[in-house]
Amino acid sequence: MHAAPSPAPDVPASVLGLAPVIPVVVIQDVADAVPLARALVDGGLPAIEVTLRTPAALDALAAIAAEVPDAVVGAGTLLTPEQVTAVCGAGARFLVSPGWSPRLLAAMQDAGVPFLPGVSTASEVVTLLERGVTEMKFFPAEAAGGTPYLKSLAAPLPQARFCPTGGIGAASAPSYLALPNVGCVGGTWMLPADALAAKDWGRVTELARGAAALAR
Ligand SMILES: O=C(O)C(=O)C[C@H](O)[C@H](O)COP(=O)(O)O
Repeated sequence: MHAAPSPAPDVPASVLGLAPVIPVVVIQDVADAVPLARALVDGGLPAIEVTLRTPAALDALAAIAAEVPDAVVGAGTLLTPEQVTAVCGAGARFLVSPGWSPRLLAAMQDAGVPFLPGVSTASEVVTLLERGVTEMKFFPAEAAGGTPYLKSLAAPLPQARFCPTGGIGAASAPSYLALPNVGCVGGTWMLPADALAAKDWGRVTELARGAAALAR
């Protein structure tokens, strides 16, 4: 009898278990990727979502994967199966999308790393549960109904668990994290535009530390 193949040690079992707060980063200059990721890790936020919103994103992801071993780097803003293949090649250890389609979901399910398809309605949650997916991104969290909406979903759909993202800040994050169906929250509040423009990595670390301290 053959032993079952064990998963690679660096593949996380779930995105929601990585950290209470996932910084969502938009990297314009690939040279910023490694110092930015180190600043977040130093502040206690090791799970980092690099959005595919800039031409530098794929190289930034690869640089973090190669040079910041304490980071768990994932890819966000995924819209196509081709992007899923590209980010996995660059070293992404988790996948996030703002919304989902059957085609995109199939690619994420085949990728061999955990993933969070984006949802904002009860019907999408039911459809994903039907397909065996229980962890999702709730996006855009504040605009789609915030904590009252997630509380309402928890009663009929307790098996679904979420990473709410979109419009969340240090003040609102704790009320999301207190919900039973929330595993972590995503956001950009620890990465203010002026700090990034000034490459003020010390400030990023300080804000990340504050975000990490919001954990239950
Ligand atoms: O890029 C994506 O795939 C997205 O889904 C959007 C991001 O999650 C939000 O832009 C988060 O940004 P804040 O609202 O500033 O927290």
